[in-house]
Amino acid sequence: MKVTVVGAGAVGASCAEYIAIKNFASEVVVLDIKEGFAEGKAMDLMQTASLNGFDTKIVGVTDDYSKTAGSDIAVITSGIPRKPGMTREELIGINAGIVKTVSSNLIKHSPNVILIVVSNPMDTMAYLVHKSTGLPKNRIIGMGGALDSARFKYRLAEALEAPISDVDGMVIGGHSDTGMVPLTRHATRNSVKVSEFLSEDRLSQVAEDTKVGGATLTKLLGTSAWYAPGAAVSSLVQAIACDQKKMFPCSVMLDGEYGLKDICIGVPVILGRNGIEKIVAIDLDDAEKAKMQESAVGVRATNGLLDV
Ligand SMILES: NC(=O)c1ccc[n+]([C@@H]2O[C@H](COP(=O)([O-])OP(=O)(O)OC[C@H]3O[C@@H](n4cnc5c(N)ncnc54)[C@H](O)[C@@H]3O)[C@@H](O)[C@H]2O)c1
Ligand SMILES: O=C(O)C[C@H](O)C(=O)O
Repeated sequence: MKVTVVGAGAVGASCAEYIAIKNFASEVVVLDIKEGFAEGKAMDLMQTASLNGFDTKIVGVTDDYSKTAGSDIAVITSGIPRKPGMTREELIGINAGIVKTVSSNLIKHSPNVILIVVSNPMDTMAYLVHKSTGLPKNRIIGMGGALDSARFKYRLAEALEAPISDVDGMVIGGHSDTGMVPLTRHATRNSVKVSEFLSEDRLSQVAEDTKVGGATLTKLLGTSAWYAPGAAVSSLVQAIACDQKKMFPCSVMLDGEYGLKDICIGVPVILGRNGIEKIVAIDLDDAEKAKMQESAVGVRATNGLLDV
């Protein structure tokens, strides 16, 4: 199993590290445009192999796509991150061109690759990859919901004063400060609805803290987060590589599901060796449906800025 990670920055390196530590891939190629940067990150990571006990070979390259040839899965993290006070949508001007070029280069050398899009604004970048490459929709996956759901579980556990392993929950909708839809009504602690333990106000606070999870970290760090994003991407890569048939919310092209068409937005999917193996329909109430539609309006507005 060969995996390419484009972008050796904070998220790309974290993602390569988690993939290697989980030890399911034979090779991870890390590619960056900055001379020597990916080579340096790969060498540093390889020097953790004997300490962390993995056999995955990590190779760094400067803009040489021939080294990515035959990749089964490729992750696109290339592009600029936001700074405090910015929205993800403000990154579109620079990141759209980068994501378009990178995806085309990847496909030239790995025609059967499954692409995982991470660069922001992620739902719109996934949409751009669909429009510019024409790859079948099972092979283009936007990563956002897996991270947002991990943050939701963190906030739920905090509110419940419970271990995170007791908690389950999911965030669907757009990966934006206002567009996320944390499914508080469906969240559970050991199969018991969290509304049995938390007041409506506390649950609303959990949902709001989840939605601004990325902005909160950006304010603290001066740039956006990388550990949880890298871990979330590595979980999607593992689900595909190991044909796990696991369910994650991912940004995928919809064709009528959830009442939406011609848009990439976060919905639950089953991930396996073919990429997106199924879009899962869940029973949303009227309020949840309305939030999902509102979220789609926001994603469409950003898509409208693309030149496709
Ligand atoms: N979807 C998500 O959940 C999520 C989570 C975290 C970050 N992100 C996004 O991921 C992106 C990367 O974030 P980061 O913190 O790693 O940024 P970073 O600046 O640390 O790394 C980005 C890397 O991309 C490289 N790059 C730029 N243009 C390139 C090109 N054409 N080809 C190859 N490499 C190129 C840069 O040299 C840099 O090393 C940002 O857009 C950020 O907003 C998304
Ligand atoms: O917040 C960001 O800009 C980066 C990423 O989308 C995140 O949620 O951490």
